[in-house]
Amino acid sequence: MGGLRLSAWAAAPSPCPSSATARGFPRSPSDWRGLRGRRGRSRCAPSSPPSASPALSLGAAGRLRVGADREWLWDCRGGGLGGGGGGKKDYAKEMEAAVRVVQVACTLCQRVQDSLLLADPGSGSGGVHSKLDRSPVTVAEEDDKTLSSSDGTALLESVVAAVNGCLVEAPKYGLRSPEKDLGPHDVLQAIRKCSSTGGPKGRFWVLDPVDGTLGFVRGDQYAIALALIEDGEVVLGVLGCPNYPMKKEWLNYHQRYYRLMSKVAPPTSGSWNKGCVMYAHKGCGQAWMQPLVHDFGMLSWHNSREVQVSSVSDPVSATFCEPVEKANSSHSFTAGLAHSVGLRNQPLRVYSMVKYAAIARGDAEIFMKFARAGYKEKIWDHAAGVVIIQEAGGVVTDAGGCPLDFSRGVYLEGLDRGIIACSGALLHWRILQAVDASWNSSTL
Ligand SMILES: Nc1ncnc2c1ncn2[C@@H]1O[C@H](COP(=O)(O)OS(=O)(=O)O)[C@@H](OP(=O)(O)O)[C@H]1O
Ligand SMILES: [Mg+2]
Repeated sequence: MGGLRLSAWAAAPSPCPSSATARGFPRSPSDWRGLRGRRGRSRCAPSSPPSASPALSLGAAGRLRVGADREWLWDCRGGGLGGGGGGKKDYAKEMEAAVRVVQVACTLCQRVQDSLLLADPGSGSGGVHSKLDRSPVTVAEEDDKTLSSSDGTALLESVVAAVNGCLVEAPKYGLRSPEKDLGPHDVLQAIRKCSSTGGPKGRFWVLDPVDGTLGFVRGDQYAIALALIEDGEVVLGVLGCPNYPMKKEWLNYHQRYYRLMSKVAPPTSGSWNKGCVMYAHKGCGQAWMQPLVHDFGMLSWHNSREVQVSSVSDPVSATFCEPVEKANSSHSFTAGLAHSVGLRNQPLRVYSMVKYAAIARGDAEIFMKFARAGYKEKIWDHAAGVVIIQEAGGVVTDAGGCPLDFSRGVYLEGLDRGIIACSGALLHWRILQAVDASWNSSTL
């Protein structure tokens, strides 16, 4: 569902060099040879295929440092441990806060999801309200209009209780709890602060509190996506994927089966059983993942490990992800593309930005989304995922090969046809070619 945007604060220029460009991937339109595509589109994609070599990681550029005075420092200044910063910004504070906060949000959402399923175990959609656009809205992401209406009093009370229930456990995540419980007014005020409308200048956080709402209400996959945008560029992304299993094969099992299994053998503290938080900072050349903090655990940076995109470049062995709902992306068009490119595996259909996480973690190679004409993609549905895939070694563009433009408000304005994220440049190039070859005969 819709993303709440946290209020803007002072603008700061983005200082780090583009690691994606260093790998030979396009980062800005000027990195590409400008070409004119069919139907007069501006093209960003190169006309000849890139080399088949797997995506490179910038290796030593980013580090996790464990110190006595401070448990964790995100150091991504190109010089390794504590190496010359040269005035470059490392986003250590922002990253640390964002990961901790997303961990708390994951706990809150998991509790709400559990209670939704308990309330209506059959359909997995108890406690769900519907909005005019017929998309589901849940207690986990109510807006302030609904909550402050006279009909919303009981709902507001349950939201406040859920929020306080998590905040009291803040120390578990390395955060301070408020001195006293928040009241309804405090919660509404916090929601109302989310008033930024984005744009090309300044600095703001963009949040999708529950991405993949359908998956959420069905007890399946969903994500909590938080990104920091500076002067129109995504500089930091954190993706919480509370139901994302550590083994990719498990994604194919229905979530209910997984829930049953978890009851038989509950995950142990710090285990890599289910649920993870991924994060990356632009220009770092590395992306990271840590397990979800479960009820009995504590957040520990020692559990973080680096993730990288898959090195598979042969379409025969590659897997592509796409939305579950046909209404959100044309399954028939992607099936045609898959056939023409030589993809043989069944598509991985999974709700939410977990698709981005799957590419970043090397569980799949391609993500394609082709929404129906007229649908405008929103920045909060992509920002965090894009930076994480890029820093894990992948490439994300629209179907014309241009980078997604996060500088034009809440929508990805100017998006050419669809979104293509790939683990490597060669697969990406092949998909772009296939889109061009079949677009005019498609019904999209
Ligand atoms: N009609 C239509 N076309 C294209 N895209 C749409 C459409 N409707 C919604 N959305 C947006 O898609 C987000 C869900 O995308 P997913 O990739 O998770 O799709 S799916 O649920 O797996 O089918 C979903 O995000 P959430 O609302 O956060 O779930 C929407 O922002
Ligand atoms: Mg969303």
